[in-house]
Amino acid sequence: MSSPKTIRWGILATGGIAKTFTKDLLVNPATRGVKHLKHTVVAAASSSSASRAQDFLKDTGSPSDAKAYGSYEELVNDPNVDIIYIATPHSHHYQNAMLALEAGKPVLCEKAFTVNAEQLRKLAEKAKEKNLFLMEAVWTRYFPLSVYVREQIKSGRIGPIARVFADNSMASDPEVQWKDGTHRMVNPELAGGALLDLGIYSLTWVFQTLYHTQPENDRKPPKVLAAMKNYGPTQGADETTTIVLSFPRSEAAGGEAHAIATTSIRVATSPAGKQDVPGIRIQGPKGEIQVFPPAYRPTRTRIVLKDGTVEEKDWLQPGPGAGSGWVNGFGGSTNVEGEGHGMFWEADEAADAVINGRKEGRYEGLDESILIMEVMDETRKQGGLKYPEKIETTKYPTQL
Ligand SMILES: NC(=O)C1=CN([C@@H]2O[C@H](COP(=O)(O)OP(=O)(O)OC[C@H]3O[C@@H](n4cnc5c(N)ncnc54)[C@H](OP(=O)(O)O)[C@@H]3O)[C@@H](O)[C@H]2O)C=CC1
Ligand SMILES: O=C1OC[C@@H](O)[C@H](O)[C@H]1O
Repeated sequence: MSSPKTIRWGILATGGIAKTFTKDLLVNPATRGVKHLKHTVVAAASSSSASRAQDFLKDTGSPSDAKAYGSYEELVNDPNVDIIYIATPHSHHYQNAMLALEAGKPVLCEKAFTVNAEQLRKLAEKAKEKNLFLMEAVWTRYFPLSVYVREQIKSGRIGPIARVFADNSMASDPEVQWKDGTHRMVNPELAGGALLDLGIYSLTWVFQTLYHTQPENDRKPPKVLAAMKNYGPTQGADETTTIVLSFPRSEAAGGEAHAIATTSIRVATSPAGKQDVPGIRIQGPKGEIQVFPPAYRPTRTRIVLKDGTVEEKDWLQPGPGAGSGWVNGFGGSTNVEGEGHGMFWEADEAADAVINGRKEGRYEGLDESILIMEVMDETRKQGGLKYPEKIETTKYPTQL
């Protein structure tokens, strides 16, 4: 076998998830059986200062010769960078991704991809024009657990899906935790709220089970009915959102199927952090598949069939990775000692695409990401939630 190809990453932004991702990136891929590629970090950029980027590189254990930049422009123009990972708040993804694509760099961009579908269409057009890879970092889709769930569905284990319940909710105490309203979870200027931050995972579970498992020609957009409750203090971010989706399917494929995708920052999928309530339930005539919380980083599945079969599986992330614990300020789970966090699967997918010349992720292409953004647009329309024009705009560049 030929020696592994190394992909050189540039990390755009130095906040919570950038740290978790970068530490995972530096876990040896061989520990998860990936032999044909390696990752390295050659540069990181902070919009506030080069010294912040330098501290980030040190904290994440990045190579000592990695460059620290005090602006995103310098990063995207570094000729040694093969791909950019974007980890700014959602409000900034459109501007940052466009900056990277314009500079000729492939992009892996954190969820939610953009603020609205129109912004994403523009990014997809730019990526196509420049022949560049572009993918939303919905890491959960790339977990072996998700691959397994999709395979169970496609094999007909539970029969054609009739209904999916998908909840990704985390009880916070927003008036206390984010008292001044500036935190990205509740701040309208940063496209805050449950839907774009957490609801994207509820929709991910709906789409990856009910939509992505269909043959490509048979995938049809759902009808959407939504309810949205605003978060009182900032009045421009949603607190709890519920979406009813109805997917048209041919009679041969099982006929119309329903889904409920719900999300909240006020109440939790599983109370008292016990993670014992299956937040995701995928139901067919022969039984159901359950996935336990958190929906974004699940580690347990259960299949319950009508014939009495019950199959439980644990899906611990491979390691090492001890010490790459969850550093995000909201919610959170801690890695089991020795585990990685699980962000390396999406990084492997992106690196593999760059090596092999693919332009999109295999488990969620751009058309599907756009469709999910359209569902979120429609949900916000029905819920009356609009963000400030400067972050909804497709005008590039716009100073944020
Ligand atoms: N996949 C996952 O599991 C997770 C994904 N995320 C996603 O990652 C993104 C970032 O989240 P997270 O890391 O928690 O956020 P943080 O607030 O911790 O970090 C965001 C970083 O973005 C940069 N930034 C640039 N402009 C701004 C601005 N106006 N306000 C705030 N930050 C700014 C800053 O980095 P700098 O100073 O270096 O420029 C900052 O550190 C979000 O889109 C979120 O949805 C978040 C958590 C988990
Ligand atoms: O993507 C995410 O998953 C984990 C949550 O803690 C976080 O708020 C969210 O951005």
